[in-house]
Amino acid sequence: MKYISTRGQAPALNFEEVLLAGLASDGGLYVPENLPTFSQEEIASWAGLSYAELAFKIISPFVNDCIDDADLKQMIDETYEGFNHSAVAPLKELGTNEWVLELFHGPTLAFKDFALQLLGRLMDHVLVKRNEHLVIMGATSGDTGSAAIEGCRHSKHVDIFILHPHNRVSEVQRRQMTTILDENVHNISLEGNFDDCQEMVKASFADQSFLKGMKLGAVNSINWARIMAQIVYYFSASLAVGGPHRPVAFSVPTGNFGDIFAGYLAKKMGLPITQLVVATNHNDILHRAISNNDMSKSELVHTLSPSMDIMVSSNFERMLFDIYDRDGAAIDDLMKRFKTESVQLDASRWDKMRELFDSCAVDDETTCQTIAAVHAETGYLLDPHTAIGVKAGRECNRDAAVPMIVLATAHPVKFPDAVLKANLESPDLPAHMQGLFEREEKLTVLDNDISVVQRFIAEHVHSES
Ligand SMILES: Cc1ncc(COP(=O)(O)O)c(C=O)c1O
Ligand SMILES: N[C@@H](CCOP(=O)(O)O)C(=O)O
Repeated sequence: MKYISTRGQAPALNFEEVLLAGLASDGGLYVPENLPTFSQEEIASWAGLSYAELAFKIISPFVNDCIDDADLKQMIDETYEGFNHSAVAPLKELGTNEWVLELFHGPTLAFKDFALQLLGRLMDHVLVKRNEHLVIMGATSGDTGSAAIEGCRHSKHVDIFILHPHNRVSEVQRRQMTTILDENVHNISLEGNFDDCQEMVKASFADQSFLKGMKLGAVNSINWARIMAQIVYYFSASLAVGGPHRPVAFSVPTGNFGDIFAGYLAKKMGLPITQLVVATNHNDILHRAISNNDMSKSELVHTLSPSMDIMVSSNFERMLFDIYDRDGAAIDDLMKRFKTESVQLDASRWDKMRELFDSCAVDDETTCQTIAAVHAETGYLLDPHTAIGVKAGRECNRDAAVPMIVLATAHPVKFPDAVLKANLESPDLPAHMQGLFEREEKLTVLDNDISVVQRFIAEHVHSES
């Protein structure tokens, strides 16, 4: 399997190279040159497989020219054995034909664990084989950071530097990152917002000279392997409600557009999906782009769903690449203009986008109302991101005969502020997180200045293999 860049200039790479490269050298994102597709019969034959068995079926075509089946199987098995629910991604019925897909049973209680527990293992496997060391730089609005740290902390072959926006992640999220004291784990609290963190990471890929010859790697969803692993749960959810013979719809709380892009790929790979709903918070550029062809940045606002406080969504570029018939030059031009100005898609491209996605923006007040209403109706406690998905799923002209599956992207215990504002009690931390608020923290607050951050990284890389 070859991977090509959305900007058309970087060399095509194989899976192993893409895994370590992160962002393409032309600033683009890697995507598979050709997607594997599965027939309805083949998908139907997977009913009854365990989550790990299903993951192997879906992931192996993407990696099998680089990673042995037996090694891949072992890494996948170990990954999902670490989840604390036997179904790994269980479905809960909220109402008639309305489901939540619980993606928070991994070690850090958010959907990021699905990919990052595997990514850590894949990276380690490849780095050991090559006897290489990687300096990982990641940006987080709260959840990627802890999941990436958890996935990489035991690797002797990586140093990991995670940038989060100062005072803009929840206390639980911050402590999940900063109480990990391993020597190769570094938390930077940046005096800026998530977009600043993400822009710094991308700029560091473009010029890696600050690392004096060491290689930079990515844990964000700019790394193709993240998207690949997230495709699996769309298949598992569909199979659990009678797919592929029964089509389904998904509502996806969206920020960096990685999760919903994985759903779009699942559909292209053969899964019958009738509707994909992009659910945003007040930071609604994706909703405006889809509903009104308005890709204009506005001020990034801190909300009760902080993980979705994102204005520049990395994976939208992967989507645009398809919408523009994989014309790398057109995407290069569009993305360069988007850096400094508002852009609009050509009318026919926008039509295509609207055929593929519905969208809805949900503000903080409605988020809390939804948490309270669903709790009153069903006794089920939503986290604020999932509440946005539920509300959007209900508002988006759905076909009531088609199951609407809302991705429950995080556990409510991570976001007590929103739960309390919905006049409900925050649940207790799970056993493995008991004592979180008393643990020692290690973090460094840095100015929103790339040279300051890069100097910090260069000074703190602790080892080379
Ligand atoms: C809890 C939660 N929900 C939703 C999202 C949005 O997902 P994506 O960035 O893949 O669109 C994130 C962050 O990525 C998140 O942490
Ligand atoms: N919401 C994310 C932001 C980063 O997204 P990613 O999927 O590209 O890693 C977070 O919680 O950090």
